[in-house]
Amino acid sequence: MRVVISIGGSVLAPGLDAGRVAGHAAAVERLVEADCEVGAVVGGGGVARDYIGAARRLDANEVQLDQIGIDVTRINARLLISALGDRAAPSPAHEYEGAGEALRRGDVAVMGGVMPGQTTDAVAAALAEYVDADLLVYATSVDGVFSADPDADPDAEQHARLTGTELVDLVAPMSRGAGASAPVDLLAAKLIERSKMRTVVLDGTDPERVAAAVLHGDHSGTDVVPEGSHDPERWT
Ligand SMILES: Nc1ncnc2c1ncn2[C@@H]1O[C@H](COP(=O)(O)OP(=O)(O)O)[C@@H](O)[C@H]1O
Ligand SMILES: O=c1ccn([C@@H]2O[C@H](COP(=O)(O)OP(=O)(O)O)[C@@H](O)[C@H]2O)c(=O)[nH]1
Repeated sequence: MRVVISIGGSVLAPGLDAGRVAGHAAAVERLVEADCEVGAVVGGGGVARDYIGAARRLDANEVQLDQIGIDVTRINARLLISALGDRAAPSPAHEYEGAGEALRRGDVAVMGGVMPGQTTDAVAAALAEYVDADLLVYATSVDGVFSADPDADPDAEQHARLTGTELVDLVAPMSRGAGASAPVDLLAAKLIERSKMRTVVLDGTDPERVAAAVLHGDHSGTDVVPEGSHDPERWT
């Protein structure tokens, strides 16, 4: 099985905790040992937002802010690479071909951001499509896609299952300035819709949840399923 995992910066390195990064690397290693080919795309989290906030106060424009965000995602990617050691390609791929080549060599391919105007959510969706992944997993700080921001609205209800088109409709109205927050960005949702990529959005605070979702189809987040898929069971 080939899987792309998007590890949000808020999940990988909320406080630059080496033990937490090691836990995510261990979950990736478990997948490799179970014969999965793994691409991991790492986000910038709070550190990226802090840098973006400071640069915005210094009047940097949105593209410059995005470039700062990309640099932070690549630093976080290097943290995960440090924890993966020989399992991973030695540096974060800056484009999809490099990540694809790493997978072909049998390495874990690790990426951060690639270009302004998007987030690592879109990088993960594009990488998943590029390498013909069987599954795309977003490990984020909330357990799936909700009707509203669950951190702000206690009445927000989780969607157990969405089609790609429903995901696009849900995230389309959300604001997307540099450093903004949404379960996945609009470009990612459009790529998922277009590629019909089987996708899971889940709480990845505990990295074992990611491994359980990939290996056993066992999770409590949101399944994004191809249009016209009527199977009421979760995939396995
Ligand atoms: N409708 C929604 N469903 C789920 N999460 C949402 C929604 N709207 C906003 N969010 C926010 O999106 C955040 C997840 O994205 P983000 O903070 O960028 O995490 P990551 O570091 O994983 O990319 C959550 O903290 C949540 O508050
Ligand atoms: O391909 C990319 C990836 C990231 N970013 C920038 O880097 C920030 C941090 O990336 P991340 O994916 O963590 O975004 P978040 O989920 O925090 O919005 C984003 O907000 C963007 O400003 C970008 O411009 N292009």
